[in-house]
Amino acid sequence: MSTPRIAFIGAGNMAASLIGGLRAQGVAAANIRASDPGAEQREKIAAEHGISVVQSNADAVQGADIVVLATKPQVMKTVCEALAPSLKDGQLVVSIAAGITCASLAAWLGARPIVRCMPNTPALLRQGVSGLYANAEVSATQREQAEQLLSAVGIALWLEEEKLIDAVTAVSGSGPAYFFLLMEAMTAAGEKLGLPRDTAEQLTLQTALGAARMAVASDVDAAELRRRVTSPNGTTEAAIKTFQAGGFEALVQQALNAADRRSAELAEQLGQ
Ligand SMILES: NC(=O)C1=CN([C@@H]2O[C@H](COP(=O)(O)OP(=O)(O)OC[C@H]3O[C@@H](n4cnc5c(N)ncnc54)[C@H](O)[C@@H]3O)[C@@H](O)[C@H]2O)C=CC1
Ligand SMILES: O=C(O)[C@@H]1CCC=N1
Repeated sequence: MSTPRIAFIGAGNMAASLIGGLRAQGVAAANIRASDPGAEQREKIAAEHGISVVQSNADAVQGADIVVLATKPQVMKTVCEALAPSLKDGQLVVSIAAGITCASLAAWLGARPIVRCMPNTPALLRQGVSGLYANAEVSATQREQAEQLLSAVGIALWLEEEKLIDAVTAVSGSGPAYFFLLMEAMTAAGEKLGLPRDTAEQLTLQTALGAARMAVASDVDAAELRRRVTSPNGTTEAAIKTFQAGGFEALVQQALNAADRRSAELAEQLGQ
């Protein structure tokens, strides 16, 4: 497959992660373009990645095979309606906006190939994971191109139903923040137990990294790995019983339900 030319509309954090991933994979700077209204942001992204970053969204999409919509959901309708006349038939639109459906995008841009996806911020380190959904207009080649784009920054997983993007948002889109919250809480608790803050933080972060690496590398599931740490009547059991007495699993389910609902609500509020 020849290298597609990619235009990013909005050159913020997620776009920068994707652009960084593509460049690290050897995609030529000439094949990537971006647009952003912020002059400072334009200069920063252009300098960091050696690509052209322009002010006009319409200019950015000229000649692109893939147009990545990477602005905040709240401005997506305005951005799309202004961009629609500049898009050509056959250009693939990839949206990374939370809570913006393919139907809304098609209403604003006209019926066209659209891939809706939900990446996450570890994309910055090319350790991301994304859920992808393609509408009926997307060709097999475009599906492959979208998958290659998201695979540049991590793992890309296809979904059969668009509705499941809300669940992906709840699990992995927002997910890094849940782990950061646990890291904050463990560091603070370690400090209260008498450890210097730096030490508590290093112990927490390296434990999170080690546990994640073990879970990914292991041929047994997380429940079994947990059991292997948990000696009968030992310290881990004391902690895990305390988590469970506080309703840990139910709380996690409630939290993810809230994120899933919020993603669906955004779609209703910001939709066509
Ligand atoms: N931050 C996250 O963890 C995740 C974010 N997303 C989605 O990615 C999208 C972008 O999020 P971030 O990169 O975090 O936001 P950001 O605020 O860093 O980037 C958005 C960029 O769009 C630019 N922009 C504003 N109006 C514009 C316009 N009219 N035309 C072109 N560009 C315009 C802004 O100047 C900014 O640089 C959002 O839709 C969000 O839902 C998806 C997955 C995870
Ligand atoms: O919090 C949000 O709405 C976005 C989507 C997933 C991560 N950040």
